[in-house]
Amino acid sequence: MQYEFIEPRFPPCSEEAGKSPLCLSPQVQTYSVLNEAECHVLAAVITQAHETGQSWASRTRYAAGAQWNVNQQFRSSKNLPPELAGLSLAFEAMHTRVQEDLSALGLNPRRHSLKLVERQCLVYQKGDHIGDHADDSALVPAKDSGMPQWHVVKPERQIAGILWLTSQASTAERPHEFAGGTFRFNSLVNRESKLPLDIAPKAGAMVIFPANPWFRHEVLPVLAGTRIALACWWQVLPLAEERIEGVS
Ligand SMILES: O=C(O)CCC(=O)C(=O)O
Ligand SMILES: [Fe+2]
Repeated sequence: MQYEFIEPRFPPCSEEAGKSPLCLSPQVQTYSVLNEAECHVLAAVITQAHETGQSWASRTRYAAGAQWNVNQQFRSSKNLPPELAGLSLAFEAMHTRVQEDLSALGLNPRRHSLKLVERQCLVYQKGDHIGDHADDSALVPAKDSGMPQWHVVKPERQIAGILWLTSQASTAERPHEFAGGTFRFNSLVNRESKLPLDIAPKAGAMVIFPANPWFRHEVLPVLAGTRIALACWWQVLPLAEERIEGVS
């Protein structure tokens, strides 16, 4: 299916536009990174940690001035320590996967390398969601007009990767399934229907996209079951000149 961008609701502030080396093509890549059995083991570790009180309410920097909070609350997921047993294997698999396909992001593996800057482990239960946001930016009123503008507040987050450990299903009757919880890109719309690009999370699948406002997104409320996601963010670093010259 063909997708196109619509404006990310408010324009990026002008000094920051055009600085990124990332390709802004209206598509996102999804990859299969873990198998079902691996996801089940990790989901069990995370669920147990959540049930034994190791989670905390996800903090957010997106809420200031946002007008589209869901249920008057911008975000209601819970975080768990990314250091939980076994998770490092999943985070490493994510890192390997993103490095294998740098060209899909418009990057040249001979000129760019990725530095992992942040990892998160997220759990959503009935009613939990995240409102529309960009991973690297927040909406700040412009000095002159007062109109909200996107400002980069986490410049080190340039590429985002999300790996899901449970799957969306119409009813969450089986373990490792949840209902609701669609991942929606609000500025990427189907060329014909103009509907936003929705991804139905599947255990073991990973989506990779630039962390900027063109790829703003939300997680629709979970209706039943437990939705589990691992998130990584990477910074793009130029390779040193001598290394570039050394590559044939
Ligand atoms: O849980 C997800 O699928 C996405 C999480 C997300 O968008 C974020 O943490 O910024
Ligand atoms: Fe996000």
